[in-house]
Amino acid sequence: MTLLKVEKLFKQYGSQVVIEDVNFEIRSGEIVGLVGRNGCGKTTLMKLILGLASPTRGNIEKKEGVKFGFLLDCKVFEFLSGAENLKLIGSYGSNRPSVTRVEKLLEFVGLPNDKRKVKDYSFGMKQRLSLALAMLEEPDFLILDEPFVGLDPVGVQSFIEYIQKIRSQLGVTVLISSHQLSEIEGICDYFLVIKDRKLRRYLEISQSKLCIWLSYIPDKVRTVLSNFAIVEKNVVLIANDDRMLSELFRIISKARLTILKVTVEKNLENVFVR
Ligand SMILES: Nc1ncnc2c1ncn2[C@@H]1O[C@H](COP(=O)(O)OP(=O)(O)OP(=O)(O)O)[C@@H](O)[C@H]1O
Repeated sequence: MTLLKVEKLFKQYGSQVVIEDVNFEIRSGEIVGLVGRNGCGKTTLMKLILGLASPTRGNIEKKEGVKFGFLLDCKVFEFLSGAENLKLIGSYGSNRPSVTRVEKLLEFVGLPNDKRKVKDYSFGMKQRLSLALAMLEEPDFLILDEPFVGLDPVGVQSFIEYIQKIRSQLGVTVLISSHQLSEIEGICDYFLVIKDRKLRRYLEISQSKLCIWLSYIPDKVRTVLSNFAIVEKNVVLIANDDRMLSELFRIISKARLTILKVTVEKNLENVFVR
């Protein structure tokens, strides 16, 4: 079931075009990564989805009744405890959270329900509280903007586990951004990459990713290949699937392109983000 469909989306601030002709859809239960360098427009795209910014043109279609939760930046009241934050911020929403709901949320993100003020929390605890705040209204769709920034590797790992639990136990759909592909590669079903204002890549993560490095790819061939593979500069990247692979080699040989090398890439950072 499609929860979100974005079509021909275009956003400009003054004369600066941030995103251009962006198209994608997200289905229920997916964890989708949004990747791109600093300033490429990830937050802008998330704000557009949430209705916190308006598109210059294009369509954002959301399935009726879908509730969104979000973590855009870590805004919490430092002189209140975690539970007090949840109660206070929750009281502005459509349903004032019950004591049990607050307890459950704290437990869900592994925070103690004690009197400690947030100012005395570690950064990781604050991020987890922000996640709990994003979950307050029992969203169906969670938008997390760079939730790993500032976390150490252990913090990242435990945050990843919460996101996985949010999907597996609560069935929530997640869109998560990062400027580092390697951080989110392990949890995402696939990812969207913004580069040069376009949302250009879209790949199902599979066990192995095969990269075919070509000396040159003419635009016509690039368009054909882009229907089922990721094409970045002179590299074609594909999930290791026999049917796709034979199709790929058929196209390459028909176009008489020169294969420089074939590699299996574990770290996609090498191919994509740079
Ligand atoms: N309200 C605004 N008014 C004008 N320009 C803006 C506004 N919001 C964002 N921008 C510009 O749009 C571009 C994209 O910003 P955005 O915050 O969406 O990028 P990002 O990919 O989330 O970056 P980062 O990874 O650094 O968080 C930037 O050049 C930014 O300066």
